Amino acid sequence: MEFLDLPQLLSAAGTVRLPGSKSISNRVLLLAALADGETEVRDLLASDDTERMLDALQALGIGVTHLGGENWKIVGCGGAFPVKQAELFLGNAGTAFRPLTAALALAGGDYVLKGVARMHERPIGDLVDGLRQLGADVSYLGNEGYPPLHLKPATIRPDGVVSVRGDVSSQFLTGLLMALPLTGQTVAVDVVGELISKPYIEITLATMARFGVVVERDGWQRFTVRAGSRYVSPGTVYVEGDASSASYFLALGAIGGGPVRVEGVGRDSIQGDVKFAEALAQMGAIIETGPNWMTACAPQGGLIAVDLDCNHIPDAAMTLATAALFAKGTTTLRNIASWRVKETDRIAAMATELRKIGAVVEEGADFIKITPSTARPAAIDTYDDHRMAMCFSLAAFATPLRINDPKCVAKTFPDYFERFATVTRAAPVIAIDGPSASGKGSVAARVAAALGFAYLDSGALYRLTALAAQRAGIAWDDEAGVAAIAAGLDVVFTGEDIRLAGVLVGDAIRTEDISAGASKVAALPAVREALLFRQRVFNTLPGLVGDGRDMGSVIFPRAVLKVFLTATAEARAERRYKQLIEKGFSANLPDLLADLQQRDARDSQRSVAPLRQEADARLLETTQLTIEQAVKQVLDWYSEASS
Ligand SMILES: O=C(O)C1=C[C@@H](OP(=O)(O)O)[C@@H](O)[C@H](O)C1
Ligand SMILES: C=C(OP(=O)(O)O)C(=O)O
Repeated sequence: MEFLDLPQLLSAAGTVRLPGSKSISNRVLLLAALADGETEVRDLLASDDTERMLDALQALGIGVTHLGGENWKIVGCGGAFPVKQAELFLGNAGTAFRPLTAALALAGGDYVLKGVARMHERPIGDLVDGLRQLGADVSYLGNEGYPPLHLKPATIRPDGVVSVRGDVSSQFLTGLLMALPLTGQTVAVDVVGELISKPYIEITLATMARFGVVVERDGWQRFTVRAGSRYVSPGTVYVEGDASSASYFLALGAIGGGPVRVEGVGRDSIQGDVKFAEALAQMGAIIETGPNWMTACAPQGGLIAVDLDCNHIPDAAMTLATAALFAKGTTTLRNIASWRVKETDRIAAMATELRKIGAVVEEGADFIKITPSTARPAAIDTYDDHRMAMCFSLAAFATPLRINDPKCVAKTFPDYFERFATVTRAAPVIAIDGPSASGKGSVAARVAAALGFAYLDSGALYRLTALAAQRAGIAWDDEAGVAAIAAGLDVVFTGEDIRLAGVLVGDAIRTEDISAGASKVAALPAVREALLFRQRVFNTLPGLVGDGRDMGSVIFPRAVLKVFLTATAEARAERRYKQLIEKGFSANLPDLLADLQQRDARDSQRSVAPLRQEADARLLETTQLTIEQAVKQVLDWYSEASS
């Protein structure tokens, strides 16, 4: 599985131009397709969900032209889709599936609508019940009440009033309302049960109005579409930035200092999720808004927990769940039962993953309560849910972590993590590599002490793996066996002390035997892979000095400073010789030199993580330098690199 490892974050600031709103994009596309005339759609969201809608419209015979960038031309069909028989795949896009079901059920064709497996677990029965009241012929191809669906031509006989349940998803009402002009009659829709996610209905009404259809309404109870209502292209339509996508960046500013500014959505937005900014303000964040921008900064004393009804912001509320990790007290998000029927069961997923990083979580049928605690690194599963991936990126302010399957963000925000990287700063890493006996370990440890940073001796991890394998009776060339040992290595570093399975290791990892074993196991790709995350979780605040092979190339490619520290083989042999003699061991200089030369050759030639100076590493030649001089040079380079 693909993953993305995030270091612990230090701060967030900057500006993000948001991608287009998913909710507006897919509504505009459908209404442009149903309208009379051509519509130019500007700033359309480019993501999986909009691609599903564009593909579907094309399959239905609608003229769809990409004008370049985020701009598209849609040639409306005046209410009659040219293609009367089609099988459509709508992925996991609720904003494509529900509205297309309604429009196609009234369109007089024969259509099969399918999605991904999860879409087939997301309810649609309330919408189908509403459509059947109009005479639509809709049947379930799988489970009753769920996609896939078969829609057949039928005599549509609107008899004035249709009722639809609104307490599972507002998209059912949205779908019905958008489709009603196709009946040509006056139809009123009565909402049964408490309508959830109300602001999305406002988006629907505003978008329909933009295309010339004004819905009469009686509060949230009854909506009426008059006979003769027809969609007419307004010419050009601009799509606002996505307010739900804005939530991640505003939260970053509120946690990581800020200011973080989002552009494309603000006070004048028609999206309900702009109210997320108010929720963040209740947590203490400093929020400013303009007509089409918002900024967030962290409050002096830190965020505070809130107890909120989040029914009006079901998507952005997920962002509050991970922001809660940084708030003093217990945050309660209420009235969010709809989370359970979205991309995944979001209440369960959120609770499971928050617990992995140490939070105390209580969940109920329609609420979640989060109390932060000391965070610990974890690999976060994302359940093919874009919002899980984006929400948990915030948790990196608490701990380094791994996001599994990060590309699931493509549903609504394909380049989310690239944008995330532009507004966040991670805890710094100084990566030091170099040949054996170059003194890089001593230099690295002293640099770490001087800066108050943590120190990671990656070589020690390989030695510990070799030792643990030996103790478990696993041969060093048994790649799978040793990798399993590496993955489960129970190791704790405390300053100079290393504990393996709770027991102090001492010099047990410094013997010649274990050195040879470390060299062997370190050449096994599966072992290196297993130790990758183990090493990356050392990337915490205030910073890290990492010493060892491929520190700068593989483990910490974004290190602020990379140093290749070396000395001639003769100088290194002499240093090693002196060390041994000082410790009272006997040693032979020519043998030490020959050993080192052999080791260099082996390390340089191996295929996995060979010894070499990376292009972006600075060369520190220490043959003529004292250790103090070498340390000073690294510190000077670091202050240069971090200024
Ligand atoms: O109509 C819309 O554009 C949406 C409505 C909401 O769904 P529910 O009404 O099912 O809560 C929201 O979660 C979804 O992402 C988009
Ligand atoms: C619930 C969501 O999507 P959908 O439009 O598929 O319902 C979402 O984007 O969070």
